[in-house]
Amino acid sequence: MSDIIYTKVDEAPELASASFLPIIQKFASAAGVSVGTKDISLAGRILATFPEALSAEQQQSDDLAELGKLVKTPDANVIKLPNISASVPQLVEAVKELQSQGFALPDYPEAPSTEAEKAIRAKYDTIKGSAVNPVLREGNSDRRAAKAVKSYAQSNPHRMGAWTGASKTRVSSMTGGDFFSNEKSATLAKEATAKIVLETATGETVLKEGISYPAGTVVDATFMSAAALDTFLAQEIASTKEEGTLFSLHMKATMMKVSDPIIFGHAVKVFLKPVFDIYGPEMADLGVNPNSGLGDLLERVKGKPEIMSAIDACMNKRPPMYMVDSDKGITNLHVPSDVIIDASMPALIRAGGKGWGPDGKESDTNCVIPDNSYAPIYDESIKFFKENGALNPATAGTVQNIGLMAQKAEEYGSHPTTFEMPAAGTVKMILDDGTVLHEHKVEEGDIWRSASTRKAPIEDWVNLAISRQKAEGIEAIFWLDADRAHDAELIAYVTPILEAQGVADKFQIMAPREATRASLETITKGENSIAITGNVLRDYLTDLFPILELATSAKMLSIVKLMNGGGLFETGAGGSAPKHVQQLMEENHLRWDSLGEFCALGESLKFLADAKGNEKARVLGLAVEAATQGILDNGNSPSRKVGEPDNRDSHYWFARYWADALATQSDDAELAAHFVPIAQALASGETAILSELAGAQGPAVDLGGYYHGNAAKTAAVMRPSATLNAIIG
Ligand SMILES: NC(=O)C1=CN([C@@H]2O[C@H](COP(=O)(O)OP(=O)(O)OC[C@H]3O[C@@H](n4cnc5c(N)ncnc54)[C@H](OP(=O)(O)O)[C@@H]3O)[C@@H](O)[C@H]2O)C=CC1
Ligand SMILES: O=C(O)CCC(=O)C(=O)O
Ligand SMILES: [Mg+2]
Repeated sequence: MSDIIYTKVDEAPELASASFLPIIQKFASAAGVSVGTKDISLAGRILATFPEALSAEQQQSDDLAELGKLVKTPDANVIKLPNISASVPQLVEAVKELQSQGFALPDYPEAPSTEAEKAIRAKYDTIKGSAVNPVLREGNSDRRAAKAVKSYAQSNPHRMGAWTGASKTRVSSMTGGDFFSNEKSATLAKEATAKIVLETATGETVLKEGISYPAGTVVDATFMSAAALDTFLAQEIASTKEEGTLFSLHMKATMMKVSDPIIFGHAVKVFLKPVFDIYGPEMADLGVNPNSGLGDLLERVKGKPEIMSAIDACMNKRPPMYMVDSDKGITNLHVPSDVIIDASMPALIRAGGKGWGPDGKESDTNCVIPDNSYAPIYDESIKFFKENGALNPATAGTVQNIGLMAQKAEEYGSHPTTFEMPAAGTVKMILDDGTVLHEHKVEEGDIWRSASTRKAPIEDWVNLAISRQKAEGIEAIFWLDADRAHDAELIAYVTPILEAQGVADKFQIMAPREATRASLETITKGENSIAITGNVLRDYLTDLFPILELATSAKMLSIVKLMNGGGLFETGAGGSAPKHVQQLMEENHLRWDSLGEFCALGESLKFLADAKGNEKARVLGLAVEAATQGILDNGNSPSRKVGEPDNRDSHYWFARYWADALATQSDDAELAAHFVPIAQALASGETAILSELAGAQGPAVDLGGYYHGNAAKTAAVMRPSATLNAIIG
């Protein structure tokens, strides 16, 4: 096993790795540190899942399973880049691409009927959605901007859209019948095994059994009423029209891979209700599944002029939709994975509450977030900025995050226990001693789910918060709502730990809405705050605050202290930036910023030094910090436009500053001597390297695939400087 594992992923970060990883490996080898890779890309995971369909040479090891084991050991030191959490349309596209490359994979069965098809579908379902992070995240998260990154953002403030009190932008959420209002929660006094059953007029169906929980687990159950959801969506479509704003739906169909695609499908059906009323059965025969989005629907009905004109007529009566790409006519409802709430809401808020309409113009927007559990944070942010104007990144303080995520905590681990109700009845969660832990009366189509949070992760999270607060000495708020069933159970854990450690006076506990306002007031004054949150708010806040403070969450440092002693270093908090790939393919410019990778690399090397007593790794790690500072001080981050320096230029500069720092440090003479000639070669090659990199930009490039690119073609595109390659080798 290598000392450090660097993950092979998808899209923009994977392209960046083609340029950056050879530099890391070259530099690390000088200190005897090996950096290996493990493939967690969507294509890699598909290939690893169907060995029986592939030839011996085509077969691929199950790297995710191996990593899943590694992160439970003290030896883990993993640098994790963002990977695709695939929606069904993305999964289908990736399978088609692999098939076209000669991999005889089975088609994704949209409507499996035979046992064989059901088995294939079950295998594909394991790959769907957020299937990587929950496996690797065997610890809680500490996400923040490194001090150098934050001060750079303050002295080089990014553009912010203006907010005025006249903005018609708002958040709309259900006022009842949602997950928030139906939630029940209990903490198990002893370990238990549970089953989930649905009792109907005709009998009992077991939805799931053999779910085992250790003592102290917080177990929640809740449901969203399909009827209430449809009524709410219809009302919001109508009021958006009246208000003259854009209709937008924000959810997390990737990470909430079972519940949210269903909610998304309801939005598609309600938006096109007149069409579904008449042509529903015919569209079903054509294989239309509203959960896959409008894009898939239009593709399937394009040969049916009658349906197409009914769709046009309906759309003309509807409010304009918030667009993903107005030039290409891609709406919010086209693909469930195009609009992902953690990134989409902050971008809209940063822009002054504006979204892009079908006319290619910016407009105020109704942000529909059906469930009311976490929507208040966006609602309150919008209210705050309407009252106070946009945040000023030059003077704003920062909000750090300590997130409870270990062992599939809370909603993000709820997929195996989420069900769309096949019939009306009563859902019961029954323990092995016969206790009915939770029960709900449901109607057909309601979305019922249970989530759980284990004791050890909760305690680890509270302790992580205590040590972070101690290190920073700043405001620290547990974002927990005493009036919400689940949060009340967590508070019952938090308060005694704080009291036992004598630090209760250093922490506040506030409901998300109040915590949002308090934190915005704090950073507006230029002060800092630590948000200590559950898993969903961890995800939301670590895009929201960075996007407002730093323009992007890519620059975040994301440390996961694994509960069994290892380290997982996630880069940034953002995603895999598909539109960056498109730009690279069209004009050979990659605007991906690797600052997240730089920060993670420094932490990983320092962790290696501490864990293994490897002092050379410490020297490398400290030099990484100097190099990162050099990138910021000298403005070497990538630009957005073709012809300007891009990701590859920033890697050259990073290598240069890294080599300089190593050549001039005095902690390790051997390393210094090794890097003197490398530093000299990088300096004397500057003109040639920069002109070779610049010369590559402009024309379209061929990567040999989107999901499963050709390694040699990608390397040729991402490493166009012969002078640099000769130094790096
Ligand atoms: N940890 C993980 O594995 C994560 C994975 N994802 C996955 O990523 C995919 C895309 O998600 P999406 O929500 O669109 O989010 P992205 O973060 O990929 O995209 C949002 C925008 O953020 C900006 N951005 C993000 N990262 C960088 C970077 N390193 N450098 C510069 N700009 C950056 C870009 O905006 P612009 O260019 O306009 O400035 C980008 O278009 C999905 O498949 C999703 O599931 C998402 C989040 C985390
Ligand atoms: O796993 C995913 O799909 C996304 C993860 C994410 O957005 C985050 O952790 O911030
Ligand atoms: Mg996120």
